[in-house]
Formats: sequence, structure tokens, C-alpha cells
Amino acid sequence: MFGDTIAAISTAWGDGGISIIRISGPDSLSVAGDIVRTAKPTEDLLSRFMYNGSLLDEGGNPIDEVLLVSFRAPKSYTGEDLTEIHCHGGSLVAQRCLERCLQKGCRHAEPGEFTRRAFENGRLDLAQAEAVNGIIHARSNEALKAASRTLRGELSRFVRELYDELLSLSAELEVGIDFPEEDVPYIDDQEGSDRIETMIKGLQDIADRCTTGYLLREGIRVALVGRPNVGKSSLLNSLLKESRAIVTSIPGTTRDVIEEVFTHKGIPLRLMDTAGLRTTPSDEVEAIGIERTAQAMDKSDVVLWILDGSEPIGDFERDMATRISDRPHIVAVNKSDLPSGLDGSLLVSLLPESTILNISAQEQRGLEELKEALVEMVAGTGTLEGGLNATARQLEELRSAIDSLGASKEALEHHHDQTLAAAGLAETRKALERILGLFDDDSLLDTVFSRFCIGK
Ligand SMILES: Nc1nc2c(c(=O)[nH]1)N(C=O)[C@@H](CNc1ccc(C(=O)N[C@@H](CCC(=O)O)C(=O)O)cc1)CN2
Ligand SMILES: Nc1nc2c(ncn2[C@@H]2O[C@H](COP(=O)(O)OP(=O)(O)OP(=O)(O)O)[C@@H](O)[C@H]2O)c(=O)[nH]1
Ligand SMILES: [Mg+2]
Repeated sequence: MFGDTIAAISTAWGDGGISIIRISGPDSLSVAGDIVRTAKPTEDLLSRFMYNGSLLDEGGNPIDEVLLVSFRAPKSYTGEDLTEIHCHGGSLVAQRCLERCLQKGCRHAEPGEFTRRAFENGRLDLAQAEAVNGIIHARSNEALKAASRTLRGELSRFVRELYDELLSLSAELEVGIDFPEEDVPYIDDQEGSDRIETMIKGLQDIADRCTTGYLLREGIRVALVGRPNVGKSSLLNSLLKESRAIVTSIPGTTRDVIEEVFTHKGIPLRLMDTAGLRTTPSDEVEAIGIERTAQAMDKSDVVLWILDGSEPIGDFERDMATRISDRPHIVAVNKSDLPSGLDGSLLVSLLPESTILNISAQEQRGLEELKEALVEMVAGTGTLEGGLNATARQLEELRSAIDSLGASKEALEHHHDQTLAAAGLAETRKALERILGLFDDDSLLDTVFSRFCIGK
């Protein structure tokens, strides 16, 4: 429980029908009673019922006609006493109401602090708390479903089940390690390794669903790169079906990175059109633009390399093929409406594993296949149905859990070393604890909740 009482405006800034000020903590009802005049004394108001009243200024004059509702602990969002004042919309009234709360001793809540209190009072685990943010930031129905599933506890339930199995396997291994004088180990290596394999499969499945959820929310970042004049900006415009970027026949037209989003199968694709790459930029602006192209490539999920199909492959293309070969990429040979000047089999020999598509940005050819390939590259061919909400941090934890389980399995299978295997299980346990929030690490919680809105 927390000593102080916090307050914040929970509705969005700007004009609107209603604004809500939330007050949470032991003094929430008395603070509300100090600034809102109701027919009955506030301590007589029933929990979870709405009452109307007048919001009063410092001199006792009414500012607004409001509704007041109090949720008595522990039956509230935060698990502590929580009172809401619903005033008329518009930033000024809400701001005045918040000021009144602060004058009466409330502290202005930090971003996400209401949800953090809900978490610390055991109303939600960390995966669910993060899903609340996922709901707020969802931009598509599928993303919303993924976040809502997670808020209802689906991710937590899977992770919990794995966590319990992990604990029992660890305990069984420890018995063998602690009593080595017993000739026969408590659990044999084969059984241990089979059980770990099952856990890896389970985690892999969760990680896939979380990746889907992550992509549904954040989108796939695609960097459009290639030599000047190959048609990168034309392709951006064709995909967006609008004339967003300037297109000319002058090489070096695009100077800066232009980012635009469109949706394919419910997944946002964040396209970054970039300055064409060449070794001798015509001026300083272009040189800076080329640097930014490199940065865009670095932060992209997929590199979309565009070539001009009417031109032969040269040294630039050979370099580029090496540069992108070890990261997710798709090759689009553009200008397929012109006579081909490019040796297709040479290109295939440079990038034998790659998806290579013929397109024409100008004639809108091959674009459906391209969109499909982009989504598949990152999301895989698996279904997009069962997505779960996850942040980049949670995905990282899931991957590290899978890695350390792999190491444990290896220790059992190849080295018959149960102590080493137990160490790997302990690592895995820590990763799962960081997903569910079973730890004491304020700085991690600070980071997680700082990404929330004020008032959430
Ligand atoms: N006005 C308002 N709207 C809101 C919220 C809110 O806090 N205030 N929410 C949040 O931001 C969401 C709703 N979430 C909530 C979740 C739990 C409880 C709650 O009081 N739970 C109690 C009682 C359950 C019961 O008896 O049905 C509990 O879980 O013990 C309230 C809101 C969305 N809309
Ligand atoms: N025939 C044909 N011409 C195209 C096609 N796509 C683009 N072009 C032309 O190629 C020229 C360059 O197009 P841009 O889209 O500006 O090329 P870019 O890759 O963005 O060039 P920079 O911004 O200079 O790096 C323009 O004259 C386009 O009309 C295509 O599919 N077919
Ligand atoms: Mg361009």
C-alpha cells in the first residue's frame, strides 16, 4: 500500500464531452469531498454509485456541475480508495479540478502510476499491465484483440504454466545434485531433456503469438533502398496510392527519409523511402541523406532493395547483395514494363536464398505479391489470429528464456551435467519472472510504466 494520494486527468487533452479526474489513495474521498459539494456528506456516499455535485473554487464558488463516483478499496482499478470526478469536457475545467486536488494535498500522478498501483496491489500482473497500454495504442481490430486477450490473462496463464513446470523440474534436478551419493539420479537426463523440449515448444508458440501481436501494434518497418533513380519514391507512392514523395528522372531526388504507414491484412507497414545510395553524392545534402539511409536500414525489420530492371548489374549491386544478405530482405526488380537489361540469373546467384520479385511501380504491377512477401517475411505464414500483446522487452525476455532452455537441454544431452542444466533453468526462471513482474526491480518498473499516459 502507498501512503500518498495521487491525482491526474485521465481523459485526453482538448475539447470533449466529458473529462475525468482520477484520485487514488487513502485521502481520495475526503479530497473530493473538499472540492465537490454533494447533497449528502461524501462519507455517506455509497461505493460505486454516481452522485451529482458542484465543483467549487477556492472561494467556494461553483466552477462546474460534475458527477462523482468513489470506489472503496479494494474494489477499484488500483485496489485502493479511488474517486473520480467527471466534469464537463474541455481542458480548462479539468485543469482547474486537478489544481484543486493538488491544493488539497494530492500529488500529481506519474505516467502509468494508477496502473502501477494496480500492479503493486496484485490486481494485475506485469504482462496484463502492459496490455492496458497495448489497448490504448492499438490501431487495428486485430491489435486490439491481441491486447485484450492479454489483459484477460491469456499470456500470463501460459507463462505461469511454464513457470510452474520450470520450478518443479528445477526442484527435481536440485534433489539429484544435493544428494549425489544416491547412485541413481532423481531424474534421468533423457527425461529432463524431453521435458525441457516440451517447454521450449510451448515458449516458442507464445513467442510467435507475441511477435504477431507486436507487429500488429508497432507495424513492420520497411526501408526502401537502392541506387538513385531506380523508382523507390515511385514505389512508395504506388503502395500508398497517393503522390507522397517527389518523383523525377533526376538521380538524387529524395534527400531525406520519408516515413508513411499503410496497412496490409491488418498489419501496419511503415515504409521508409530513402535517398538513393551512391558513392559520390552530388552535394553535402545528399551525403547526409545517404547517411540517413544507412540508419533507416539499421532500424528496419525488412530491407526492400529496389533495382532498375532495365539496367545491368554492376559493382554497386554486388556490394549491396553482400550488405543485405545476412538480414531479412526482399529484392524488387522495378521497371518491368521496360525491356529487361538485367541478368536475372546473375542476381539469383548473388542472392540464392532471397525472394526476388519483378514489379513496375509505374504500372502498378506485382505490388500485391510484394505486400504479401513483406508481411510473410516478418510474420511468417502462420495465422495472424491468435496474437498476444507484447512489448519489445517482453519479446527479448521470451527469446532469452528459449535460449537458456536450449542451453539446459544441451547440458543434459551432451554433457550429462545436471548442475549446468539447473543453472540454465534458473536463467529461464528469471526471464519469465521479468515478464510476469515477479521481482523487486524499481528501475525496470519505472521504465515500463513511463511509457504509459498520465492518468492511466
Ligand atoms: N470511468 C472509468 N472508466 C474506465 C476505467 C476507470 O477507471 N474509470 N478503467 C480503468 O482505467 C477501465 C475499466 N477498468 C476497471 C477495472 C476494474 C475496476 C474495479 O473497480 N474493479 C473491482 C470491482 C470489480 C466488480 O465488483 O465488478 C475489482 O476488481 O475488485 C474498475 C475499472 C475502462 N474504463
Ligand atoms: N518505366 C518505368 N519508370 C519508372 C518506374 N518507376 C519509376 N520510374 C521512373 O524512374 C524515375 C525515378 O523515379 P523515382 O521514384 O524518383 O526514383 P528514386 O529511386 O526515388 O530516386 P532517388 O530519389 O533519386 O534516389 C522517374 O522518372 C520515374 O518516373 C517504372 O516502374 N517503370
Ligand atoms: Mg526518391
